[in-house]
Amino acid sequence: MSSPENIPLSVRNLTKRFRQGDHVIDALHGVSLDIQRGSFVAVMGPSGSGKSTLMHLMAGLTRADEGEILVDGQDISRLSDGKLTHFRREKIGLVFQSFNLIPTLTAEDNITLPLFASGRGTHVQKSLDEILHRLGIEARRKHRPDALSGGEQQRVAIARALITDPSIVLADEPTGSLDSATGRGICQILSELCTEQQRTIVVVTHEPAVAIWAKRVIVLKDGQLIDDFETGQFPDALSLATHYQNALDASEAAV
Ligand SMILES: Nc1ncnc2c1ncn2[C@@H]1O[C@H](COP(=O)(O)OP(=O)(O)OP(=O)(O)O)[C@@H](O)[C@H]1O
Repeated sequence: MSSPENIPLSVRNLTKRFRQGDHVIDALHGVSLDIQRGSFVAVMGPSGSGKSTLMHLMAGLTRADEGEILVDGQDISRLSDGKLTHFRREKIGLVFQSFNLIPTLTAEDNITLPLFASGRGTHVQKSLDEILHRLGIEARRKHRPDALSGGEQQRVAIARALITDPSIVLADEPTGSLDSATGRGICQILSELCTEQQRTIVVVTHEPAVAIWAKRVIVLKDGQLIDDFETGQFPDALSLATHYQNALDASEAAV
């Protein structure tokens, strides 16, 4: 049954256009989807297909031209800028390819920053210690980002995303700057956030080796949703990649 309890994230007929001079780009065109609570969803698609645009809209970082974005049943596209910022701090954890850590702050100060930004800076120690332990970076807590490996920096970024205890984590190419073994470690963490903590995870990725960790894959092409499939049917990333490529080819042939 579809309700905010089991569908924390839902988009309806989402359209986003960008203007470049006289030229209008349809970055997303009429995209609709429901994402189940506690699921791990990968968004795939060729470069320029609208993946990051979808993620930014779901995070409330940009506004749609048309359509609705329902987070726990609330249409965030109708919120004022102030309420949208508050909503994002409460509900969403964001992880980016380039980590986006503040270079002058230690790992733990980077992680706790969102709590201070949202006025919840007191009594952080317990949740900070738990998250540092969960992500295996306790020994690195006093280090600045330039003294951390790429994988450690991304763990710090995930810890920062989790410190406000968001029910939804959105990650844009979280392994894109990492080698494949380190990237697997990050995928494992994201996967466990679903299975152990029932968080809802949406990951934008080009890589079948990342998408295979998800339960479900959504494929975008030219701003439209062209495929939506479960990964359980695939024994490995190669067979998922083949299915994905076939979906792209079929949509090409249909044009
Ligand atoms: N701020 C912007 N101004 C103008 N055009 C934009 C802007 N952001 C995105 N676009 C365009 O919208 C389309 C979708 O971009 P988007 O970044 O969502 O794609 P993507 O699938 O995430 O691509 P990639 O995999 O290369 O990151 C592209 O044609 C892109 O050039």
